[in-house]
Amino acid sequence: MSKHPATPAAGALQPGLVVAAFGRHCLVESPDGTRRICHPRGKKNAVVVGDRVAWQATGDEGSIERVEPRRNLFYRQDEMRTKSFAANLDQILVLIAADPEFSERQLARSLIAAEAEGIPVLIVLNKSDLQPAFDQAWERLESYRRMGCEVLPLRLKGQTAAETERGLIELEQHLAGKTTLVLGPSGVGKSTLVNRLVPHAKALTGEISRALNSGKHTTTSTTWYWVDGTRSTALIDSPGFQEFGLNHIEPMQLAHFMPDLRATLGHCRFYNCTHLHEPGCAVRDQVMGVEDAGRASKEKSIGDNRYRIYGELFAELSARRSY
Ligand SMILES: Nc1nc2c(ncn2[C@@H]2O[C@H](COP(=O)(O)OP(=O)(O)OP(=O)(O)O)[C@@H](O)[C@H]2O)c(=O)[nH]1
Ligand SMILES: [Zn+2]
Repeated sequence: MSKHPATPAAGALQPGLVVAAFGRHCLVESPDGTRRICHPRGKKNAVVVGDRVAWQATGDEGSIERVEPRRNLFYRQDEMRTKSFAANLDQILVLIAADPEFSERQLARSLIAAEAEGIPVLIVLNKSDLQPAFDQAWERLESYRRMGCEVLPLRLKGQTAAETERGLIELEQHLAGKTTLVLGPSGVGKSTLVNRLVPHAKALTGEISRALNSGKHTTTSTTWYWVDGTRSTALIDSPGFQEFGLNHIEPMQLAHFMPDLRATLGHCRFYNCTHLHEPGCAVRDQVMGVEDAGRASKEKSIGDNRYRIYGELFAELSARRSY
């Protein structure tokens, strides 16, 4: 945040990028890097981090006059409300770890939400120093690698600095030039990662929450960080991975957003097959038995873990629609 933001002529619309949002305030960055607090004008100009906007100066602050069309909007939706994480993303990094043990259900949910918006996902498994937990977790991700998901190992702590650096260099190559939303459950090393990639992240977060909340200390919400000096690589840190509601997804659409199931679609006997019980179902034909789980099988392409998650989610999404 510059102390002397350029003051454009009143009335002129300026382009900007939303780098933090808190209630009705947000922080907008101009192309020259200066930042100022802005307020959306009217309900339709509500913004999320990553939005490109046109704003107008009103004294030291600004008013958002227009939100540019979004390439995508990543959000979750439960019974009570819709929560938008961020807009205009190139990819989502889901950070999990050998410990605490990750919930595959939660992982699958975030992947489905990303797929529904057409946003690629990168899974990063941290704490490779913790054995045998790491190998077991890696094994549990077999279905995800098989369906084409990129999974990277990482070690942010431990004795071997060389290993940490190798992991980080590979990760940085995947982040370069892109805008990446980082999601992850508590305790996986998310703050450690953000602080490694953005050395001043902590100070910056404090500065932003003070600016947006008139000096009061708040838990920060979603925040945009530049990783490099040329401002081409960005990380968006967002809390709220726990309850990942998918109410916005139709049960009959679910299989389309699970790449391993999607690969077999179009071959079921019934065009409106739910893949739960119908005869001649091409999806069910591809489900591995429990005894095949974790092993690549030539004949079958869908892990029984994935099919179980599909069934549970289908039931959950159908129940919500029946009342
Ligand atoms: N063994 C091991 N511990 C790690 C590694 N990376 C991070 N940790 C530890 O894991 C714990 C959690 O790390 P944080 O960065 O605070 O995790 P977080 O995901 O931000 O968690 P919250 O603050 O709860 O959201 C800390 O004690 C870290 O030191 C790793 O590669 N190996
Ligand atoms: Zn079917």
